[in-house]
Amino acid sequence: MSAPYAKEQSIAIAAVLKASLVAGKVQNELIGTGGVKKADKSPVTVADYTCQALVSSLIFSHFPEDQIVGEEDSSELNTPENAQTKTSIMRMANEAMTEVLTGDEEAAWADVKSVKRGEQDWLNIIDRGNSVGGPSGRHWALDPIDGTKGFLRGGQYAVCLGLLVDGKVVVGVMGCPNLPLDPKNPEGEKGAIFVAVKGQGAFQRSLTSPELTPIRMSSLSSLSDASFCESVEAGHSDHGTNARIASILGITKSSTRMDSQAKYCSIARGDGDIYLRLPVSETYEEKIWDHSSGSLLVEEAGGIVSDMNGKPLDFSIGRTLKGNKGVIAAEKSIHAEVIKAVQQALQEAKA
Ligand SMILES: Nc1ncnc2c1ncn2[C@@H]1O[C@H](COP(=O)(O)O)[C@@H](OP(=O)(O)O)[C@H]1O
Ligand SMILES: [Mg+2]
Repeated sequence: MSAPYAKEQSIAIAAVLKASLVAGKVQNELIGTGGVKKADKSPVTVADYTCQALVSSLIFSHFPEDQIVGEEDSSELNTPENAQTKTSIMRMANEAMTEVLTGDEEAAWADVKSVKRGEQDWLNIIDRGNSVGGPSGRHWALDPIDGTKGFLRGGQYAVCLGLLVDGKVVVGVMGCPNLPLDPKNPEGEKGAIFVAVKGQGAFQRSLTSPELTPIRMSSLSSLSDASFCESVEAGHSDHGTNARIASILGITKSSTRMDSQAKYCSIARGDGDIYLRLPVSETYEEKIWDHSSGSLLVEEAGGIVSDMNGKPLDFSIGRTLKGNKGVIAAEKSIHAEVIKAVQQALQEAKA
């Protein structure tokens, strides 16, 4: 008998792998490592929509009854100024259908590849990501390009896919085409896929080989030795409060700033220890596609993920985490102490 969610895991990997290769190609060809020089966001738009179309097409082909809570919808593509973008999306998606993966991954795509799709077909698939989510049933939370700003800078971004069953994350797969496979060799092979299934551990693999390697958060002998990561964007995470929390904990190392859920991947394999995401805006609601796969990965690698008050993230309310504020992820044995420091920093800020 196969392990629970074995089919979901392998289809999610095949989907994320294909999308990661397409995203990597768009970034290399249209952006390069130096980032975009002008305010032209079209490369990320093309990658975002193409990846949502590709991942959704594979999920619906294998699990036609499931729903997708996807970040994108095609409404803004239907304007005359976006005609070119729409054509590029179709071209990229059709081109991706001609590219061949290996073994099980290629087999997973066989049915999708056998259907010829025009522009409107791809747009319709994108729009099937419009589920409102909720507490019951099977929902895939999809962020086709998480860290769009990182993508445009030529930096970190991630293709993120999580399966929620009755509001709980049970499978999480993320593709990080720019993350070094081996953190000890930052100039070595780039591109990793991170995989977690509830109760079955956390793993990573390369973009080229199906072999899964177990990963684990690092265990610290002293909290002051910890390193923490946070968003690059000061508008997404309160860098000032994060720094105060670090200082309360006696942490002297400066933060690692990184775009996207690559932060969860990074701490899950021990590159860092704590992920701090203190809200900047009072009203912002974190999106479920920004945290579902990453939070499961960290939990399966030995961590706890909660909001800034220590409350578990609630993925059952809809498209957002409206029952939570902020996100704090840390290894199990230090998480409570981190939350204590977060509360102290928040009290000080209020005083
Ligand atoms: N005011 C805000 N506060 C927190 N997160 C925000 C935000 N505005 C946008 N975001 C989210 O932050 C994500 C990027 O995360 P990070 O800052 O860790 O790189 C964005 O994902 P996208 O890039 O997919 O839009 C977006 O969903
Ligand atoms: Mg995102």
